[in-house]
Amino acid sequence: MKLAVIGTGYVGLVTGTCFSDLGNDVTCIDVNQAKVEGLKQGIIPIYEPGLSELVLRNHEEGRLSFTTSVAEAVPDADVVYIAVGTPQSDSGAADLSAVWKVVEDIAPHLREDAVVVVKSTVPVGTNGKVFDLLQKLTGRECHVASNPEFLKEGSAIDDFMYPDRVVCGVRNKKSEEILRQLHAPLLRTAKPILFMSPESSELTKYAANAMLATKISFINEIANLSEKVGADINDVRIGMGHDQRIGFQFLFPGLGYGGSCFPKDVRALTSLSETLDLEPRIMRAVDEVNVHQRSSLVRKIDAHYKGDVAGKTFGVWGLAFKPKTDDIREAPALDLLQYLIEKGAKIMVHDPEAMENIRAMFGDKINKYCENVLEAVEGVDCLAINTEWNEYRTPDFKQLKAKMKEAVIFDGRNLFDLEILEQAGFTYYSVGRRPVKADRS
Ligand SMILES: NC(=O)c1ccc[n+]([C@@H]2O[C@H](COP(=O)([O-])OP(=O)(O)OC[C@H]3O[C@@H](n4cnc5c(N)ncnc54)[C@H](O)[C@@H]3O)[C@@H](O)[C@H]2O)c1
Ligand SMILES: O=c1ccn([C@@H]2O[C@H](COP(=O)(O)OP(=O)(O)O[C@H]3O[C@H](CO)[C@@H](O)[C@H](O)[C@H]3O)[C@@H](O)[C@H]2O)c(=O)[nH]1
Repeated sequence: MKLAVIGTGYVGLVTGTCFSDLGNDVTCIDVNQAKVEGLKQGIIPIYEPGLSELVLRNHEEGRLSFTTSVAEAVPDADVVYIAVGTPQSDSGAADLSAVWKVVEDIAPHLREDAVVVVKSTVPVGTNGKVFDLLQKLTGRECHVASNPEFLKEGSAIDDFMYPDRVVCGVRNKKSEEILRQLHAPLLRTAKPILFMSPESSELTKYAANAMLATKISFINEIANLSEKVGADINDVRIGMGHDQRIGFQFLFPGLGYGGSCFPKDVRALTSLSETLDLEPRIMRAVDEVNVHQRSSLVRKIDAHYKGDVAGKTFGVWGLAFKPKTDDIREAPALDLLQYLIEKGAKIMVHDPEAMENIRAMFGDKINKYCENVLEAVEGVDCLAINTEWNEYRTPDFKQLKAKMKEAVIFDGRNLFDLEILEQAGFTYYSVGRRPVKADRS
């Protein structure tokens, strides 16, 4: 099939690339000229494991191309995917301005039998509005479907290629057939493609994210309780997870959920419910717990230093909102860096992929951007950990202690064993577990 995929961000680029890898002829379109020029030359604008190789191969083999011009790609397309951003607006609702812009741009170029598929995460009812707007602009009933995306950054290619399920919201057989055909190669392992109304499909996406966010806020609340009552959240988590009705996934306590999806999607769902005169009590609580949790590392640092961190040097490991991505949108590290900068601390940071994004935001307010992990702890008063990259998990604690001025670690991801840190002579604060206090600190 011929596909036009509009928006070449984390979702659009992965979607376009994976569909091209499955043998389709795909053109990816973006308004960002620099991004498109880069992609044409094989420069991938984001870090996502496996993506670069896949883009280059499919581009070289002629199945994947890039343009800024809707007029170039849409007239030939059997399917037009909309994968532009839908960020949070000031009111908390999703900002759909990019979606409306795309609909206006594509309307004059759409083939009569083309199927327009909304992949962006959009509030319930948006698909119907896209259908109405296209009808107004083209003077005919267009094929408009919903096909929300469930990929996670850091494992986006695998999530796309081996989905747990594909959800499609359709209003006619034509859209159903096209989407079934397009996804057939992804569903050979008997994973389902589910057809439903566009409204149900749109709500499925928000409900799934909200459920996952709820699990995270729940475990963070229990973690905070664990700290107060002398329990260990790791034991509690494992004890709970063995109950098959509960399971282990998305029950890791930490610094609250970040990224470009959960925070905005929980708020968009809250906002949608409020506009319909409902009381989204669970969603409000999930958000409130998360906002509180995001400052948990800062509160521990503040308590340890009694509010006085001015002039102290902090090593910071992990800046991305999660491992295996360069994405810093809503990353808990941003809150920590902001606090340290305001308080006049010195900061040395390390992240395998996200340092350039942090440099663009903080510049020389950060004292040193370190190329390797140990450089970031040279002579520091303490180490703070925001992201659970694998390379942080098994340091040589003797070497670490020798490099640090003071052996103090604030760990937002529970990377280390309490007994090992105790024996190594560290003061160690983690999440939902007892603090370890070294004798001399
Ligand atoms: N990032 C994820 O992990 C993820 C996963 C599932 C769903 N989603 C949803 O998918 C959508 C896209 O998310 P993302 O993370 O890829 O966003 P992104 O910000 O990384 O990318 C959006 C892209 O759209 C482009 N764009 C904006 N307006 C345009 C226009 N009028 N024409 C052409 N291009 C335009 C931007 O230049 C940008 O490159 C959002 O609705 C998001 O909620 C994201
Ligand atoms: O047990 C856990 C799992 C995750 N997180 C945090 O939750 C956030 C989101 O993580 P994750 O879900 O792995 O990454 P995303 O790329 O944001 O993916 C989510 O958001 C996407 C956008 O809608 C959806 O497509 C995915 O299904 C959904 O998992 C991150 O800050 C994680 O640190 C935890 O704190 N504890």
